Amino acid sequence: MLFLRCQPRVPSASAPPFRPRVRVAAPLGVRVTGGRRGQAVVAMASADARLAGIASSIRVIPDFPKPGIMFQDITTLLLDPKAFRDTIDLFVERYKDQGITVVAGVEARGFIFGPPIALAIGAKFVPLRKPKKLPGEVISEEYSLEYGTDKIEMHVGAVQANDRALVVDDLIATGGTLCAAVKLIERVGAKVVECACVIELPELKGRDKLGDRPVFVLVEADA
Ligand SMILES: O=P(O)(O)OC[C@H]1O[C@H](OP(=O)(O)OP(=O)(O)O)[C@H](O)[C@@H]1O
Ligand SMILES: Nc1ncnc2[nH]cnc12
Repeated sequence: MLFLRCQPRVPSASAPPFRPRVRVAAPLGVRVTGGRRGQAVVAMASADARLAGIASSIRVIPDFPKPGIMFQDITTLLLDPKAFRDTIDLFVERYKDQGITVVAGVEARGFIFGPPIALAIGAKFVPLRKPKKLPGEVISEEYSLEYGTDKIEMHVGAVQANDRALVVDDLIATGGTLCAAVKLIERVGAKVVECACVIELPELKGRDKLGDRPVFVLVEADA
């Protein structure tokens, strides 16, 4: 079998020296094992050529926002119009025929990827915001993070019981944020069809928190 081993390039001249360790996730649930730690290992037959460009456009900043965190910086992906478009297109291709009526984006970085997906698939967009930002009546969920605790809120009435939801964020780490987002949507009786992220940190086992709700990611990175 052929394998693609992806050693991403440094995305911009202004990037600080670091060893980027973002790799392409095996798409559509096909995961191929056997690679050395930190290397991309994806069966060529199942890999979309766009994923390598997306992976290499993400900058990794060590020790941000605190020592020990390898911060996955998607702002460099946004500087690369092809990588940004490919990211949106891959999600749209997956979700356009799934009867999704609402895309819920998690503040802040879910607000970047969620709205273009919602527009392209003809769904409404609902922002899930940090506390005290939404002016109307809200429901809230608390959660813990890789580096702290937080809370997200959703406007009452924004999601209806008969909605089919896609939850979008840039990254799943411990899964606390996505889990809180899913709980908000399920509390009003709607169905969460899937959670979609650009990046997963598999070592942090965020999927475990989400039980049997499916999570779709484009690339994986070391925590
Ligand atoms: O899986 P988890 O451990 O919950 O972590 C993932 C969350 O952490 C980051 O957001 P952050 O809380 O840093 O907020 P920000 O997007 O406003 O910077 C990221 O954008 C996800 O929302
Ligand atoms: N390592 C990480 N990089 C970027 N965002 C994050 N959110 C939680 N962990 C993160």
